[in-house]
Amino acid sequence: MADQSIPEARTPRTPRKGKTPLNGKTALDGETELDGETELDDGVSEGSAKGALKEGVSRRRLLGTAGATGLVLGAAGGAVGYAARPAEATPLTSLGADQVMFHGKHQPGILQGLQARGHVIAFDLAAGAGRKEAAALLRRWSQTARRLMAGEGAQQDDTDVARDAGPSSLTITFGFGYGFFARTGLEKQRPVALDPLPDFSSDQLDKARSNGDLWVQIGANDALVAFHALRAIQKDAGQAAKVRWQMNGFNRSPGATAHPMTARNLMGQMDGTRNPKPTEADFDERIFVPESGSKDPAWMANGSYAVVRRIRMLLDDWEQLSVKEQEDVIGRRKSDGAPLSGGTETTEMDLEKTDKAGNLVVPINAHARITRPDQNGGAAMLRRPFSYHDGIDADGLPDAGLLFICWQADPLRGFVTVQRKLDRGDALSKYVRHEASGLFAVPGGAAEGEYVGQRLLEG
Ligand SMILES: C=CC1=C(C)c2cc3[nH]c(cc4nc(cc5[nH]c(cc1n2)c(C)c5CCC(=O)O)C(CCC(=O)O)=C4C)c(C)c3C=C
Ligand SMILES: [Fe+2]
Repeated sequence: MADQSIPEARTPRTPRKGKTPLNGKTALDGETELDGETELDDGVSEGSAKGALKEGVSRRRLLGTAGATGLVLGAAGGAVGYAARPAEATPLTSLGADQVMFHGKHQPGILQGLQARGHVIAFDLAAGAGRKEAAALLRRWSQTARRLMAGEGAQQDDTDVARDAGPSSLTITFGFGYGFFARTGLEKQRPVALDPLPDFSSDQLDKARSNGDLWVQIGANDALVAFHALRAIQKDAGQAAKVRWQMNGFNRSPGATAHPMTARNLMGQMDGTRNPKPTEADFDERIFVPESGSKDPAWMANGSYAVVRRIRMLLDDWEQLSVKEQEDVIGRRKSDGAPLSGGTETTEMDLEKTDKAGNLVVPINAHARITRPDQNGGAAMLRRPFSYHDGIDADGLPDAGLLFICWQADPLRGFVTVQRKLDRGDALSKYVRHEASGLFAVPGGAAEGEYVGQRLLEG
């Protein structure tokens, strides 16, 4: 099992939703501190099991049998009272209770485990909107993100879509695209790393669904909570920015399997096994812009660059392959993600191993072989994707695939290096099509009282 998550989520005592008056205010929106943020429970949540543990339901009972039957989950829910007594001020005991902090060194939505539901949306600044309007927008968006991530309603005109739900690990992440800087007169602050990605021979990109001045990534473990956030972010944009494109994605729901495990994509593979781990010594330098000593502008300290690719999977073709052929394309076993050279999912892949006939057991063009950092001058990225399914196209084929989102300190050293290699001969490329692309500078997290991007917009 490869653990993909960093437990930053915490569990508030009670859900706060809708238009209930605030007990206090915060510096960001001109009100004082919320009681919920200062009265958080001490423990760090590990997902839906945490609340149940607090109520006396054992982890073994919840996790050990959850995959086998919804009945047991229902019984657990009844036992802890959440489902049975929603009207009382009973603590949330499911994944709804998990909360990710808005303020921090890095923006939320990079280090957290995969969420069940995701939306990505790109905006272009409206004609006539410049730095002042952009600053006001980022201030509004940050305030909304902070409130919604705490399980509160939007400041104004809340839609009630997420009423009754807890924060559900909602994260909202903001980034700037190449065009933003000219529109706001901030060209001198544009990072070199934001220079447009090179063309790749396999690209079939739709320009209308690529790039954008501003980018927002929303993730949550509840579909209504995620949609609620998407609507609020869109409404906050007001006259300042108009939507350029928007995409929706999903992952397996936490608790759907008997124990936490690496997610599967729509090709059925375990995807994410070899992601860099925060415990690794070089993790930070690979994923985040350092506070000093890099060529990036100062406002990008503790930030990261997101590459977003809508990669369609040609599933009808893929599903024609035998499992053995599918495994040769990736270089890993489909059932458990173990390398074809043997062992378990986490065993190091032996690139030199041959079979009795002298053939490499991990084929020379296998995706997991050629994407390895040691085959690409150390290039690494943190992959944090969503699957997508946008219905059936006119030919009767599923319009489905991967909203591939990867994070790195330097996209030239990360994504571009690896994608160039894939372009030259990845066994997987016959079965995928890159249809849209974006590159965004995602600044570090906002400190208490700050909004995201303030150091750029007011620096
Ligand atoms: C340019 C970067 C990458 C693209 C684009 C990409 C697309 C893509 N990948 C899969 C499925 C798997 N990828 C796996 C590993 C893997 N992929 C990349 C990069 C890109 N993938 C990297 C850097 C790695 C890890 C390499 C390593 O460190 O060893 C795997 C194996 C399991 C795993 O480690 O995650 C699978 C499976 C799909 C389906 C896809 C496009 C749709
Ligand atoms: Fe990959």
